[in-house]
Amino acid sequence: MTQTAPSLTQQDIARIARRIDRPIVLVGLMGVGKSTVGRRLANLIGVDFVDVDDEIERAADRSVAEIFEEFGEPYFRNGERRVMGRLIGEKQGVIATGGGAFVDPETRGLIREKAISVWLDCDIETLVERTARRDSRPLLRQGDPHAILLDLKERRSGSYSQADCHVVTDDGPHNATALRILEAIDSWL
Ligand SMILES: Nc1ncnc2c1ncn2[C@@H]1O[C@H](COP(=O)(O)OP(=O)(O)OP(=O)(O)O)[C@@H](O)[C@H]1O
Ligand SMILES: O=C(O)C1=C[C@@H](O)[C@@H](O)[C@H](O)C1
Ligand SMILES: [Mg+2]
Repeated sequence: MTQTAPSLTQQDIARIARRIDRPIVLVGLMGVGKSTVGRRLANLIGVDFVDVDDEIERAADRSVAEIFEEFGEPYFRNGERRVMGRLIGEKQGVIATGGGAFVDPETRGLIREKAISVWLDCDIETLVERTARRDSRPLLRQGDPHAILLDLKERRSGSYSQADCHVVTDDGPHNATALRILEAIDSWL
């Protein structure tokens, strides 16, 4: 079912944007929309957007999948922790994390201290359908994507639920989700 978009006016959006005094960090499972919705959200409120997976890929000069293949997941997680630490200190605007970043206690503590965290959440069937469009996620190559996403949701929800705001996404336009995030932040601030 598609949820209705909040009816925020340009003035509402500008008013909320003025109240935002820290980076907005999007967390949640693969495919919830952290990267795509995050970019829309940044456009909407006129701030920079940065994607942690992209930053890691740039620093390593390899795709996330290649980093997993060549060096293994622990190496990727170390890079992710380092990049998050740097970005959270120097970046305002919207930061899209990789799906595992907020599960790391050190990274989660840093985000909770210095940013507004938003858990984007979605049902598993939708995530399976969305993530099947691109074979770029190494964790989903290790078996049945539905079973893997379900297992990750069970293991990670305790961490994700520590985010400041919780926004459930659906198949509506990305912009509608971006507006719902703004509404949730406005209520939380
Ligand atoms: N609200 C939405 N409605 C429709 N499609 C969406 C929505 N959010 C995301 N998608 C689609 O799902 C796919 C995955 O989205 P995206 O890459 O933003 O996820 P992500 O949370 O950044 O995942 P990852 O953790 O793997 O980086 C994209 O094709 C995107 O267009
Ligand atoms: O959920 C995860 O652990 C991941 C999500 C992606 O964003 C990438 O960071 C990588 O594929 C791992
Ligand atoms: Mg992403």
